[in-house]
Amino acid sequence: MKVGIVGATGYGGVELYRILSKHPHVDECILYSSSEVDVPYINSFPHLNELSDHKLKNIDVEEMKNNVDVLFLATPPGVSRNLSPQFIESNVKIIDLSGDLRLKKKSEYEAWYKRPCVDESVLEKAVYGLSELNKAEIEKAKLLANPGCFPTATILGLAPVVKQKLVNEQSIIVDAKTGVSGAGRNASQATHYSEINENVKIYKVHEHQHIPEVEQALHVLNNAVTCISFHTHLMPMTRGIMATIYASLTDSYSTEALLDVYKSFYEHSPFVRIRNKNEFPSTKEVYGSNFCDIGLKVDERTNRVTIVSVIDNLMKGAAGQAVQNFNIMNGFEETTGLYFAPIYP
Ligand SMILES: NC(=O)C1=CN([C@@H]2O[C@H](COP(=O)(O)OP(=O)(O)OC[C@H]3O[C@@H](n4cnc5c(N)ncnc54)[C@H](OP(=O)(O)O)[C@@H]3O)[C@@H](O)[C@H]2O)C=CC1
Ligand SMILES: CC(=O)N[C@@H](CCC(=O)OP(=O)(O)O)C(=O)O
Repeated sequence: MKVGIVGATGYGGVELYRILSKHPHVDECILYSSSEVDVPYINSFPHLNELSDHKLKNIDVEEMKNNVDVLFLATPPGVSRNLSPQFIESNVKIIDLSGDLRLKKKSEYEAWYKRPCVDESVLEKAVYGLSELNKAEIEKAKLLANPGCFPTATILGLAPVVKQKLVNEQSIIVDAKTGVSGAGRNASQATHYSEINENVKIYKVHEHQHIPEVEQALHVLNNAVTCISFHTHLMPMTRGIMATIYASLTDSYSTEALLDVYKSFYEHSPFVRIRNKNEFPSTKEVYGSNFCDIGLKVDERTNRVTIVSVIDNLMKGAAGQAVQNFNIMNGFEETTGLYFAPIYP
């Protein structure tokens, strides 16, 4: 199978390359750039020296239609809006890592992303690719919207209790933290070393573009979920997301009972690992891997549950889940090329 990566010079793109260049069902990776055509890929990433002799190619839709079977878009918002519709009538399957195709309502995308949305006819064709929750649709998808990093950690952390109505749907609060690579490779004042080092910052308060994505997915699981409180913090670390989630229980459930619910909900999900009682995952325990690790504990004094869900933002939060979806879309075992241990320490 031949795959193309648009945005190969970015963080999501190079993570896709790391996995796909060793994937047993991928014969060739073709790497595209909007700014560095005919330039060796190792100029962008010297750590790939000897591991890549690729040159970056121009983004040419007709050439892509003839040469790739699956095209990954690891590009900023707005790029997929222009590119994806051009492939709808072709045989090329698209996996979009950006937020352009995730929201079902055009008006919501425009309100939260503050940019024009793709046509509604294209949104209708896009399948939301949270691999663990939507496998049957993903198997048939031709146009796939890969979930955002915070939504992946949050939705996986909440799905069992939301679906089974074990928490009050109006009581959900998400307190999430991310590493700086979530902001991509380009530097900005917000991600400058001296702004981030020995610092913790809250950002996009009540305005984060992932809020409607989480609400949309939870609403599919349980239509009583409407609005959640969701906050994001930038941490002095390179990779990782931790979503600490709080919600009121609808009855008095024990920690053991809820852990059993999670273990059975994710019984057939090889990348979701549920911790035992009194064990909570840290971001380092999933670093560089496609795992989502979840721990939880009931607070009997308040009858609320605290759920902790961690992922690597570039893996399960982006490239890893994109490859998991690639596997599902093409009938491969979903762990193919992805089932390796996190890097530790
Ligand atoms: N970083 C993360 O943890 C996550 C990122 N995402 C999403 O994935 C996408 C990629 O993110 P990330 O890799 O971090 O971002 P980066 O900024 O690191 O990389 C984006 C790449 O897109 C390419 N690009 C820029 N403008 C255009 C254009 N007009 N047309 C085609 N290509 C373009 C650039 O490459 P070149 O100049 O060579 O074309 C660049 O290398 C984004 O939409 C992001 O929101 C989703 C989940 C997590
Ligand atoms: C640290 C940081 O800035 N992270 C980004 C991650 C979002 C992202 O990757 O964008 P989409 O998922 O919407 O495509 C943010 O919080 O906006």
